[in-house]
Amino acid sequence: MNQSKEQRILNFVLQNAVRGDPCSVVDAIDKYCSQKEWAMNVGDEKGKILDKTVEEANPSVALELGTYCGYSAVRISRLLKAGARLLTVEFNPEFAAVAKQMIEFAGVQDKVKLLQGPSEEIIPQLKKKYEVDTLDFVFLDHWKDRYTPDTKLLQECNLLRKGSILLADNVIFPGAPDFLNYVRKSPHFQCTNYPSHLEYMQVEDAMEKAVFLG
Ligand SMILES: C[C@H](C[C@H]1O[C@@H](n2cnc3c(N)ncnc32)[C@H](O)[C@@H]1O)NC(=O)c1cc(-c2ccc(F)cc2)cc(O)c1O
Ligand SMILES: [Mg+2]
Repeated sequence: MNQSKEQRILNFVLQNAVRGDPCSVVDAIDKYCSQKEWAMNVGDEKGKILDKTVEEANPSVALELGTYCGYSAVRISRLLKAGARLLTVEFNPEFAAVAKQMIEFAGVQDKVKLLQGPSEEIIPQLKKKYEVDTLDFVFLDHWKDRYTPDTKLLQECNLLRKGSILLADNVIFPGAPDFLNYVRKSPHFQCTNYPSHLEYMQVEDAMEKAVFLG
């Protein structure tokens, strides 16, 4: 049975990155996906916006929706302070299996908990099953039409606190128009747009930061 693209990306990392070095894993994925096969990682240009937002949030507890191969899970967790943790949610079992190996190779498995399943099922479990009080940072990078319902779900589950930072990928391409509409119109969010480009392409994209005001 021939390999999937995600398995080819993982193999390239295993052969070209340094075990236990998250930066080398991020660089290897970017090298493969810009030179060999495009893939839907957030990439280095938008990754720099992600880095700055994570540093601003300096989260104790972070959530990622849409792990894919683990590129942004490794990118985020490399910036976390001692004792901080990232919960990342992926519902495709093949992608989750690749991400698990990517996270372990990068040496960030003690900071990252990969939860396999759909976000709409997992979010309501975060408090009781995963001992979360509130989330300091949320990276939305899953199905673009789930951004709005899941943001509402995070609010309903009392998982956001005054100052919680949401960052959404792809608000221009593939696009998340209803999410932009929702957070920009809501009195509970202070929004900032960061124009950028689609990973590994010259297509316009952007990220949206939405700070919860309580
Ligand atoms: C949605 C994917 C990312 C992952 O999210 C998981 N997922 C989904 N829904 C859920 C859930 N409800 N719960 C948990 N996980 C969940 C999935 O299985 C993928 O692994 N991301 C994208 O589709 C994506 C697509 C593009 C893109 C750009 C130009 C094109 F021509 C084509 C595609 C760019 C990007 O930057 C993306 O991020
Ligand atoms: Mg994305």
